[in-house]
Amino acid sequence: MASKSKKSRTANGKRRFKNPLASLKESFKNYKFRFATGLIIVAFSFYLAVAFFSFFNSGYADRSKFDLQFVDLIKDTSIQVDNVTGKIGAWFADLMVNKWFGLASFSFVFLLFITGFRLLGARVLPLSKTLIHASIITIWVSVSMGFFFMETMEDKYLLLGGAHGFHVSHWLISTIGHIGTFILILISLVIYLTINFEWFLIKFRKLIGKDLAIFKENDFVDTAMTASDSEADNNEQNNAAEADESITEAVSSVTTEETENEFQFDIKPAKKFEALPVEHPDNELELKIEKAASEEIIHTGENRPQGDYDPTLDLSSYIMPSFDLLDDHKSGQSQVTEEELIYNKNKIVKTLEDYKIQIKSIKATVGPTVTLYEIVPMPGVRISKIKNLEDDIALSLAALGIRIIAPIPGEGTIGIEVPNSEPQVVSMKSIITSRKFQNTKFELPVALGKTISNETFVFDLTKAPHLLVAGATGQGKSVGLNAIITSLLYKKHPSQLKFVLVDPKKVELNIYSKIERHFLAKLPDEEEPIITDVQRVVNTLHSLTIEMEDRYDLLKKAHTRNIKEYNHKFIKRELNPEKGHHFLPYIIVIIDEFADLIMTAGKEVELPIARIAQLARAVGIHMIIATQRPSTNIITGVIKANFPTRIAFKVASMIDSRTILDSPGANQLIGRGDMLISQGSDLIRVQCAFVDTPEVEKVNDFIGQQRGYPTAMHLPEYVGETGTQEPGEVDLSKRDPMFEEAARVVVANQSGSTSLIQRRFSIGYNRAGRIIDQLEAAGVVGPFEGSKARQVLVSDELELERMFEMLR
Ligand SMILES: Nc1ncnc2c1ncn2[C@@H]1O[C@H](COP(=O)(O)OP(=O)(O)OP(=O)(O)O)[C@@H](O)[C@H]1O
Repeated sequence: MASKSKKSRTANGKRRFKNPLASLKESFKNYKFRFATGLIIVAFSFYLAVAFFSFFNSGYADRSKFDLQFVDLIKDTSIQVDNVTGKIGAWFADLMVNKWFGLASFSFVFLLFITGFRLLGARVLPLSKTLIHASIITIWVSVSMGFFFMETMEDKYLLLGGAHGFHVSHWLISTIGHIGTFILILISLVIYLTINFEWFLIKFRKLIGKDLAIFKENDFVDTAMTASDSEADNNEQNNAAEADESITEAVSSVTTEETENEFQFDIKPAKKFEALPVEHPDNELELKIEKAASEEIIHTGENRPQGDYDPTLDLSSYIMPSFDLLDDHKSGQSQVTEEELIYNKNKIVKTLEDYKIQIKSIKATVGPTVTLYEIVPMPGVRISKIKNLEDDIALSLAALGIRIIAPIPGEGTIGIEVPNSEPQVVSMKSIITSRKFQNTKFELPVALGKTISNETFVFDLTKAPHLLVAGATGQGKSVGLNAIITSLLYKKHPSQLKFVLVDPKKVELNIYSKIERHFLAKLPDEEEPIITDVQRVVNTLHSLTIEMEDRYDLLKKAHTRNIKEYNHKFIKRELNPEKGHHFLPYIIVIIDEFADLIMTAGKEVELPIARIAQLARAVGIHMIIATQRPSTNIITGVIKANFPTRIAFKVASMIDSRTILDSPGANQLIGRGDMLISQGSDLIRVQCAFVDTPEVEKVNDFIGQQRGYPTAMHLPEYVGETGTQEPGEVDLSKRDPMFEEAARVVVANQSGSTSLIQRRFSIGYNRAGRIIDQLEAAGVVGPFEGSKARQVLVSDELELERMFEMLR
């Protein structure tokens, strides 16, 4: 075996002569070479930083030596300098600080540092993007320093803006004068910050006042978008550059090397997403390594509204949250080393051989947290035999969380999922900015994370249509719920989507109370935006069933079958708002800690949930229920039957896994967002996207700061079984809290229409109808007159106030 390897190396040795650039490129594919180069660059960046600092003190004393040529300075040992980094450091410091960009030259140190770190394998910041920003900042700082501190340190032999800053600012002053240069410096700073930082835009807008004509809402959106377009272009270029880098990395991490176990892997460069075939000596088993490069990311700046938008709605100035509110979490290519892959493969092959199982081929697909080894066994091998070796393989690899899928549906192979020694965090940002999510045409797109082949996993909640989420404590359930909500917030306008949030633990979902007036729905008399009290939950669920029935009535009147058709007709103005028609937002009910609810309220919550789950899909009401305790008394047959899509994070036992997924597997997950998603008969392993609480807060702050509706969307009132009123019997002692305001609006407009009240107060049709009934009983409006608006019986405010006095 060894001789074979040697032979192939000899053969390699006889390859044609390559040009030096190609050899250097080739060398960079070797991770050891990259590591050594990275180390040298990081060390040099430190050396330069010290040289710069020392130059501030020693530059004056050393100044006469800088007139010499570099070589002469270095050669002559009689010349000494005061700079602590010696003659080379002093020379570089003089060159970069005084002759180039002054203090801004520290950006070179910074760039060298992150390049070095990148070569060492750590992704501190995206290289190309940082390079662009660093260049802009360097030039700006240098010119500003040149302008403001032109002669400040001349006696210390230090030009704070460097020769560049000095000359450019001199030239600017002679061309546009001191005032012109000052304005130019200031304006360029504002433009830079405006283009790159969303918060600056918002603060700046607040500072100059919203009412200035030049910053009318729409202009503002346009400006922001144009800026983001240019950034999008930049990013596309960056991405192209990064994609190239990632190809080099993918290739370099699988270079030819001899291994202990005599399997040889000569893996050729291939395109992104293509399996990299492994050349191997005769009779040797080949390992194909599927290295999916990170998916294409598109514009990272402004996020734009998509899909139909009802122009009659009030929040036309709403700006979608921008991508820079989310963090990178150092996410990127999976950094599983070639050594790890080969080690695991050899162990798998050896364990199977020990049990006399011969295999034909083996392929590895590297995912963010798990690598899938796909095996094709020799003919005649019984699949169940491999399945039974799960524990033995786990033992030989000394790894937890190994899952055997025998066979992989539709593939005819056997899969062995092995956790990576260094799992990658999949950032929410990478998922939100992925082309797949950005281009999705789904009505309610939920981006949950990445599959084992590094593909972004997106599904349409309208098709799900309800989700059951379970997992033991601390395994990533709350992060998962945040990922679901965040992805919807990044795609939907407040007019299109409302959440009803139920959180008996009171802490998990509280973070969303800031977006109450934009994205939340609740009972009219409910004070808290997030529902925590069990009785309130029961009332809200009943109210949702009323909303569901109301919506079905509207759909029937409009001769439509579902919310999509209905809203389409409404947008096309084919439905008359005077007849109670209105745009229907999707409603997503999220219940965290479902176990707590069912333990205290039992059937009282189970039945309305089941009813909503059975019927509400067509009218745009979807449910997501989460629980820590996936036992059969919590996830009952009724619940299970109505929640076809289920997500399982790691659970404690196989029984729990069966309760959620109807199959084992969730007990073998590795935690921290590792999950199995079951949709019908499919079971998909996905690494959940990670979104941290501060990120969720930033997104909510961003939305919450914007103009919203006057209140949360009000669900129909539910007064309990005994409290329902007969139509026509209006009790004026129980007037709606909005009664007086509504009466004023009706009198001021001299129009007694339900839809007017609905629009003005953003309330549901039922509640607006009840207010109109109360206004009729109080004598403010006349009786119902079919399609015409009711007659207003009170002519002015004064008369109205007198009427209120009497009612009070
Ligand atoms: N997708 C993920 N990627 C990386 N780490 C994660 C992910 N999800 C969760 N974690 C880690 O696990 C920790 C616990 O997650 P989380 O709070 O979501 O658990 P939980 O299941 O909701 O727990 P509990 O039920 O007790 O609230 C997080 O603080 C984080 O460190």
